[in-house]
Amino acid sequence: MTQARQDDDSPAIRVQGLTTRFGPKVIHQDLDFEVRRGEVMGLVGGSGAGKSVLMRTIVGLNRKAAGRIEVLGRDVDRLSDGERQRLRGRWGVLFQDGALFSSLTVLQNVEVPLRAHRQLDRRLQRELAEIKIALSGLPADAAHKRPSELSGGMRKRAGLARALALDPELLFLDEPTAGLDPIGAAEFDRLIGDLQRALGLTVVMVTHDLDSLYAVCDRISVLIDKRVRVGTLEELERDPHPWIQEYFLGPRGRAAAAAASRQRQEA
Ligand SMILES: Nc1ncnc2c1ncn2[C@@H]1O[C@H](COP(=O)(O)OP(=O)(O)OP(=O)(O)O)[C@@H](O)[C@H]1O
Repeated sequence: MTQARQDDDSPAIRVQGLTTRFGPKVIHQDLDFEVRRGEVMGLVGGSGAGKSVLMRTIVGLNRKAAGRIEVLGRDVDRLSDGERQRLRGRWGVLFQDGALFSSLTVLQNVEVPLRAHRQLDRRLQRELAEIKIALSGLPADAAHKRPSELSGGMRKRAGLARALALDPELLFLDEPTAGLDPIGAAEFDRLIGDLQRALGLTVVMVTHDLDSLYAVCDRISVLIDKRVRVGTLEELERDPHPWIQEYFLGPRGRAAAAAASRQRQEA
């Protein structure tokens, strides 16, 4: 089987037997996690369950104690420096706070990954950055503002533009709607859904936002007891684990399900 074919057939992410810890504190224990190509996978769990750490471990920002991680068909432990750099160019990450450089304008922030991974002349680099800024739903004049001059929602969009800079196949979003008002959050969910379909992205989305889960996720992984339970919303609603029952079938879960059903009927 050729490398290209292996790439095509493999899941976007395959994590097997993952253990992570900080000192004596074990965060994940023998955890398996798989994301199919082209799906939107929600990642939920109680506060401190290890959602962000899982995402950061997959993208190589956190060291694992044991286990195997494959991203886009490549075992991340078996890459040369050059291959690792190329693989990193195939995913984009939107961190919780946007993680923008405060001293740079939005345009300059979006140009950072282009400068690091592509050798383009300045004009093309700028044009590509402008396209990503427009794609993220920001007005053109936002390009020349610094992050501190933007609203929270606009900063998220700027972070998204930067995550999309290299035309990634895989997009990681860490609590993309946290801190947004409900209307802003719903708009952001729609944007993620539209981009996912238009660009054929695979998306992994850490979230506490039940509305987002109902609006955009194909499947959901729940981090419980240091491992993952995965399923569609319907499948998880049948899982008897008390945390899952409370989360999906408690008052907020039922309200989100009702809102999603109303939206489907209106569409
Ligand atoms: N760099 C670190 N050093 C030590 N402990 C850490 C570090 N990063 C995370 N942790 C711990 O790992 C655990 C999981 O953290 P993580 O941020 O993944 O939780 P989470 O599920 O994303 O929570 P939340 O929903 O509150 O953001 C927490 O107990 C946290 O304190």
